[in-house]
Amino acid sequence: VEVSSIDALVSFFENLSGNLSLSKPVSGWARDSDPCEHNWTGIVCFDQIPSVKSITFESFNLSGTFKPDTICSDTSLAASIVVISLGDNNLVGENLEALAECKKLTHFYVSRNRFSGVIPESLSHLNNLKRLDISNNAFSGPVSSFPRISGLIEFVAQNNRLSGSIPEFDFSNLVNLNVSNNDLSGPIPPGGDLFPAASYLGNPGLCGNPLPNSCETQLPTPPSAAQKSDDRKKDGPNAAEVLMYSGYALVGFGLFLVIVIKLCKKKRTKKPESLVEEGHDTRESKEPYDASETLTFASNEFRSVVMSKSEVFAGNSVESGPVSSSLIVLTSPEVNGLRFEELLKAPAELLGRGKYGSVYKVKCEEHGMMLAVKRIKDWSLGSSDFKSRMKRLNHVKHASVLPVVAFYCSKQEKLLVYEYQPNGSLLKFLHGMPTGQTFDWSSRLGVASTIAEALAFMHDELRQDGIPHGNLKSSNILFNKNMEPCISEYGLMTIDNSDNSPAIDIINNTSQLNPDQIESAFRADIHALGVILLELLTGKPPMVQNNGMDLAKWVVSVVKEEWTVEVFDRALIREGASEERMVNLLQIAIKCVDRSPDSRPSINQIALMINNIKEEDERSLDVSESPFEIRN
Ligand SMILES: Nc1ncnc2c1ncn2[C@@H]1O[C@H](COP(=O)(O)OP(=O)(O)OP(=O)(O)O)[C@@H](O)[C@H]1O
Repeated sequence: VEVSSIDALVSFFENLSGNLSLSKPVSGWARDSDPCEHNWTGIVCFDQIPSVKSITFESFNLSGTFKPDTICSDTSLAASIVVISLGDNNLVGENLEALAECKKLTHFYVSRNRFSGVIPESLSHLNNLKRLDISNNAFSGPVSSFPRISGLIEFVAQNNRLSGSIPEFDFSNLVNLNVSNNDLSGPIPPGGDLFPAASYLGNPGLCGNPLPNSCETQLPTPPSAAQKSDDRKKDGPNAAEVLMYSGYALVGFGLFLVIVIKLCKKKRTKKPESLVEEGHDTRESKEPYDASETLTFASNEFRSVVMSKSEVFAGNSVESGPVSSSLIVLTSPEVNGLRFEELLKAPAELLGRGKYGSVYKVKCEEHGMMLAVKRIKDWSLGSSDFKSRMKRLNHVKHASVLPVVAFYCSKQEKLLVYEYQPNGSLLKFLHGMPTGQTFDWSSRLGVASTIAEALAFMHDELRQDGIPHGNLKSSNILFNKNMEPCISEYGLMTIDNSDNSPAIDIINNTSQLNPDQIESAFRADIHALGVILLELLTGKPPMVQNNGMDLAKWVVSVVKEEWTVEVFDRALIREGASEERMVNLLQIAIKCVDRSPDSRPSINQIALMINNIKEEDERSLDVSESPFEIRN
């Protein structure tokens, strides 16, 4: 990087940092070092050329002044910087119009700072700008001419003091718009109703679709107050008022419904939770109940009901046949001899409810073990099919696939017992990390490679039996006590219809499936793996994004040139993860989520490709395989 650019960057940071102490350590940012060679904190450079691509300081407690002229008047920085991301600090801005010189800028994020004043008109000359987030500041004045920027896809400006009307954005191009809680007024321009009311709420002067207040009540020159009340007395409410009041009535009714539903739910949760179906729980529903989620299962009556109606097995082998009062204990020597009564008596805590049942954390004092018990509802697989599936799964072991250690099966109940995994799921890791902690690239790549390898093994072993995972997703990837990822619930659930293929209920219909259907069930696992890879790369949850697409559809819709700035998790960019390898992994993920199941690669090809990327990454970093790292 040129000396003049280094000088410019250092002055920029001096202005930015202010007097308060920073909340995170910062290295580099000295005139005798190079931002690209010496990995300055917050700087990411291009892979091929030594020039600065992005400057990111989020939540650093920066309390100085953002002066874009210091960097944007340097020609080489102005020609290279694409991302400036300074959210969640205490910054004020000065000479913001100079930002227009950073012509390559695609992302500008300064939310949650103390910026004030009018947004300079010159910023609308940033022709490459894609995403702008100036929310939670004190910007005032008009929204400027941002709509002129044809490629703008995100305009997030809520919680400021912006006034005037909303300009005519090309709404069909926007993926995200939020101007709520400002002082904007007038009608929402045509096409603005593509966004929900929440994007506009909190601007008393705004009217029109999707807000409940129609513009007819506001647009005509308002008559004097006296005249208005006279008119009203004479004519009763006009059409616009009727519309407005019915809008209010609807909103009121909706709120009423929500409250009623919540109250009902509350009542229901006050009923005791238990691992047995309602009809078989012999406890009186009037019984007082501790509303905490810690539950003690079952009275003697309950046990006798379940026991009398069920087949209960014991021993290390399913073949050993029924023995009273124990579960079928399959694998773990630690839980050998675990008895059903023990499970029922142990205190349990609800971990969560999924689509197919609830999972409880159960503490078995006698065995000194923490277990996770999944109670499955609506599973119509007959007992003998269920047992033979368990038996088959019990013979296929992989270190990264969590085994069922015991199970219980009656007509009414199916319980699956796992060892409790103390470190949560990948879903939680990716989408529920406390701010400031990052899940670094090599760990993500490690997770991808471990899961792909384990899935390849399971598919190979269980293809003949027609047993795919069936419900692979990030909440079913759990971290064990060594922070190693493992696949949970292999082969137990119905196939999730995530790739829009005709729903196949593997569990209920295995025997009736033809080979093509079985093959497409395995291909659905590949789709699911692709979604997990996308979650790892984007840091985004798999559900519908705010543009109405799910994660896979959204990523596929982004053109390759935009991957770096649009798709990849900003934490990875910030960390300086290799763009080339992220692109390679993304290409694999995109193949996995191909709409046509036949075009998806085989699991063995995928495992190999991911492993190659991982090896390359390890070579380049010269880091020996470390299990996992969370950095503050
Ligand atoms: N063995 C385990 N150890 C620790 N936590 C677990 C274990 N098994 C499941 N969980 C956690 O319990 C919660 C509920 O799990 P569950 O499988 O019911 O939900 P889900 O995966 O969202 O839905 P489903 O699998 O029914 O589609 C999840 O947060 C999951 O990560």
